[in-house]
Amino acid sequence: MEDLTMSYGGHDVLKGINLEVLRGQIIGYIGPNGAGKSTTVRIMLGLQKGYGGKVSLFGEDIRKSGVAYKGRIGYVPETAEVYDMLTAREYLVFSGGCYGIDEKRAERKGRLLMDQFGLADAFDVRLSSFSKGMRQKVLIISSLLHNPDLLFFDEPLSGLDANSVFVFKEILAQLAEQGKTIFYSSHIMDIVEKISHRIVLLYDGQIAADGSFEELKAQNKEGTLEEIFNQLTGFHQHAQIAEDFVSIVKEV
Ligand SMILES: Nc1ncnc2c1ncn2[C@@H]1O[C@H](COP(=O)(O)OP(=O)(O)OP(=O)(O)O)[C@@H](O)[C@H]1O
Repeated sequence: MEDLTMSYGGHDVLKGINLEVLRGQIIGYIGPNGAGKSTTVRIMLGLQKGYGGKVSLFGEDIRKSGVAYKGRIGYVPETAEVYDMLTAREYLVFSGGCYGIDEKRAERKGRLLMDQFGLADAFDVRLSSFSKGMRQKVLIISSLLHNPDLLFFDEPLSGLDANSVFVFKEILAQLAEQGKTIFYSSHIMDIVEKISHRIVLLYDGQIAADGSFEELKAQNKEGTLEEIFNQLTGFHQHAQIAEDFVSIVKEV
């Protein structure tokens, strides 16, 4: 990204983002609510027009590269609409088809991946009866069916149980080892701290920090990523806010 800017109705959301990302990195992409994380991701996915500056993916300016580059991207959005009336099999065949995977292959791969997540029995069950975590697993599988090179995960662990989180963290590490680049957006700081090779903190439309956890720790002299986040975003009022909040709750 070179000097990336974006405004919504005169409100400057991105104020000049410069970021170069190499293959095989897990980028913990963090920032307060409204900092512009989803906006930058939507721009990279080609879903958001009207931005300034330049975004190049796989070495090409996305304004000039047509739509083919999207076939190399996998995406798990924070909130996804799934077609509830479809079974997992039908949904995965459909989403695989969007990436040019033929039905048999999408079905086979989908079934094998569902099995790895302990969902073999639910393959022919409608998504409407899936729990939150089961849906999330289907979304993760759907983002990976076409073996993409670049992945955007927005709160991907939402609803996953502790064992599944364990498995997924290992999957991320192995995907990165194979040279895939992963943008991992989350507000769960201890996971970002553990899995990221590099942490990029977006604050007030700009990059406020960029480095490995060890580098950020050395620069900020704080122990955890949560504390570094609080410090870099100038937030120290948590105890006072909690006290005020609870005292209002007590009022009848
Ligand atoms: N379509 C839109 N129209 C107007 N304003 C928008 C639009 N999309 C985003 N914004 C504004 O842009 C800012 C950045 O939003 P964005 O969703 O990128 O933040 P975020 O960092 O992903 O936040 P969160 O952590 O809450 O998901 C917010 O102030 C938001 O209100």
